[in-house]
Amino acid sequence: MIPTVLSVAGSDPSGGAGIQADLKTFSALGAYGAAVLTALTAQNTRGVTGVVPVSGEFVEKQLTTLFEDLDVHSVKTGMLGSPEVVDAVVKTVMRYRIRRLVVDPVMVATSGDRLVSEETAAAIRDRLLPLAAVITPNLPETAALLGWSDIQPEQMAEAGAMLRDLGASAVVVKGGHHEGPEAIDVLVDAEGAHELRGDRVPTKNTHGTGCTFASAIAVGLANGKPLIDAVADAKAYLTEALRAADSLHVGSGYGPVHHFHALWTGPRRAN
Ligand SMILES: Nc1ncnc2c1ncn2[C@@H]1O[C@H](COP(=O)(O)OP(=O)(O)O)[C@@H](O)[C@H]1O
Ligand SMILES: Cc1ncc(COP(=O)(O)OP(=O)(O)O)c(N)n1
Repeated sequence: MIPTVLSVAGSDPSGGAGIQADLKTFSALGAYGAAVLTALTAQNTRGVTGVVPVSGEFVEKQLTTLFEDLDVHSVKTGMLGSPEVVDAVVKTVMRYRIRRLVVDPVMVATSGDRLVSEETAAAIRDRLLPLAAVITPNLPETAALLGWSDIQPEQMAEAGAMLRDLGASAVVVKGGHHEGPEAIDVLVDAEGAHELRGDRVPTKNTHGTGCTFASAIAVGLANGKPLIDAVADAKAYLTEALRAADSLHVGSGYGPVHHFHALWTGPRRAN
């Protein structure tokens, strides 16, 4: 059966992150993608120049209308534009008893531009994280959620366990912002910490890696995979999308990954 996966996220008109990246990922991995928009951004591969949030009331209307009709097999959240939008998502998750919920606690873009306010980040931490099957913070998001100044590689498991204590069933602390020949993420679940290692691809085209990773995990969960397999498969998919990223020529900043790399027959970057 083809599963239906819902993204609740913001729009990135450059097509590399946000709703656009999520729908590409769902499609590339064989799921049917549905989308509820929480915010419009004006952004390109160089930065974000504006954000217009959708009202909490209208996000709730989109969600309710959708859930009254579609069978949704997993949900991924990305940029949530205001505390009211977070509350609309929380209400829906509880009302429709959504279990396969992947929360990417988006705060800042690769360009360094802030995407959500401190109040929104606090609402995500306090009200949405406890409902998640898994949350996928990057290093700055992990530090912000814990009130730490930064996260060293040897602190990732401890940080993940502390985030899990906030109520999420599992946490993937993503190590994309560290350096070294490998990109190492740490999954912390009820059994403990698991290191997930992959080649670090030498490209500056990393726009949307977080959105793509969380969306691929949501597809894995919708297909009934155990979380650890969904995360490992998402990482493998993303690594290939990064390897093919330089074959796209989109913008002059941090370009997007190649979501449809499996359909691409050109030369591959050697690592
Ligand atoms: N250059 C890279 N090569 C391989 N994997 C990467 C690279 N950059 C990031 N990743 C992986 O992409 C995923 C997203 O990581 P990260 O960049 O930390 O998140 P975000 O995009 O939210 O800042 C993680 O699985 C991370 O290990
Ligand atoms: C609309 C929108 N949502 C999320 C992001 C951030 O994307 P993410 O994949 O977490 O990180 P980078 O692309 O910034 O690496 C975004 N830019 N826009």
